[in-house]
Amino acid sequence: MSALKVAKFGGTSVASFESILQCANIVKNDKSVKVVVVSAQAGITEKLVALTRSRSLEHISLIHSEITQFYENFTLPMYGLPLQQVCNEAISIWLEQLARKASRFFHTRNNSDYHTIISMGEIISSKLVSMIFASCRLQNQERSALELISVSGDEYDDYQVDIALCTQACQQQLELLPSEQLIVTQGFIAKHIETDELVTLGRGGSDFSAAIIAQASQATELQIWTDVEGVYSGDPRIIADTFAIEELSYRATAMLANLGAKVLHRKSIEPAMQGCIPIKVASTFKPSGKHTLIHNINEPTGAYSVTYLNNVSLLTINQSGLAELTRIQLLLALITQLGLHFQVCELHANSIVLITQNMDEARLNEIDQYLISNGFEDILIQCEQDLSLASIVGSQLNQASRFTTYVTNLLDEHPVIRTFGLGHESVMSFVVEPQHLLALLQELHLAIATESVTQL
Ligand SMILES: Nc1ncnc2c1ncn2[C@@H]1O[C@H](COP(=O)(O)OP(=O)(O)O)[C@@H](O)[C@H]1O
Ligand SMILES: N[C@@H](CC(=O)OP(=O)(O)O)C(=O)O
Repeated sequence: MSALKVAKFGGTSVASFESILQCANIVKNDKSVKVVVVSAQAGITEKLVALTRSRSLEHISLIHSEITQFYENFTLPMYGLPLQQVCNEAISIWLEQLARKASRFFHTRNNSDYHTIISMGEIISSKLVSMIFASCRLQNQERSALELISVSGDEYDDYQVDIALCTQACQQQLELLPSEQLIVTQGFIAKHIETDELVTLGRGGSDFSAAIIAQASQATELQIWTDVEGVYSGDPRIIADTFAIEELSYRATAMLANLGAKVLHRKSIEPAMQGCIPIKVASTFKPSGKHTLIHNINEPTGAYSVTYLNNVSLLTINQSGLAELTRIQLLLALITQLGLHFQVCELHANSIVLITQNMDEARLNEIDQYLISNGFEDILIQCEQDLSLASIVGSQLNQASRFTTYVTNLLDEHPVIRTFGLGHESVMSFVVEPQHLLALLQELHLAIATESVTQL
């Protein structure tokens, strides 16, 4: 089988003309890259979301001017090149469309317009990347993600990828592609099979798009090009002395992503794992520096990385009689039906304790009513909100007794509200008030980085 690689460039990698030239160099140096998936320019999706939340037309116009300013600065370094004019033309058509769509959405609040607006960053980004690549003699064809990725289901968290349709579409496009060319497409965007409308795959969802396309194209590698040299032992923005991890298993990476490591979208691991496609995470700005390779490996024993999540809720669902297996199974099935995504779950004789995000009074009420109407009349739900969750992810942590003792002692020094999984094989999690998170993360990371502690 000949090599076929899918390369995804994140928001920071496509943020400026200069950085897109770096992306072009990376692709030029690897002839097996046949599909390039791009995110919106860093910060743009945030502004588009803000547009949809605006309460006045004046505010919409203010945000629109900020976006206009961003793209004026974007094309400035192209001064003197014919490329500047074509890019400016594309940008000005796009800005007009954006203004029209934003003002229509202000009046209609239509859900489909919402998705169209927040996806517009990827629309202009893929155009600009395609044009800049072409100016570097990197022959390419821009393709709409709507032609490549199809999903079904209700909410973005529940969207089911129709991999058979995606496979048909991707392989057809690749068969038609002249050998010296490549495809440039948007991340974050998919077509809904039932409505034929554009939907978005959740914040950070371009990684997921790239993984779907890699699986559908039977790629030999998925490359995630970002602003760090791989998956690190902790978030390098807030923790000192973090380091890139050379190799990770799919399983450990999925846990890391689910528990907050922002470098990869939590849903992006499964398509790659199903297709046995290695994922390379590397820096656009240091392409021959370090990187992380995620593939099928025997996991080394030890702690790999610390992660964190903010705005989590600690949910305790009390009900007598949960000791019966069938009752627990039913309750868990109902929770799944509700689409309640949780990061941590602990079962007790009369309660289930969960860590979840995006909880508010309305959602809590909905859960309460649903469980009551499905046979759990005397249920009692307690919810503590606005908390933070720090976690350690590794393998066979339960055998690393020195490490577990070290962490247990360390916890005495920190006001931890609740601990999950001390002595667990691969994850330990700690709930704290947000103001205590950073100090705890620093110390947990120190434990990971200190060899004498991590030895068995
Ligand atoms: N464990 C981790 N390893 C590497 N980066 C991490 C980790 N946790 C959080 N990050 C953050 O993730 C960022 C990369 O993700 P993101 O901002 O979504 O990039 P992109 O714009 O390329 O998609 C890094 O700049 C880093 O600050
Ligand atoms: N632009 C989208 C999708 C995305 O994946 O972005 P990034 O690759 O920059 O995280 C977002 O900001 O959510």
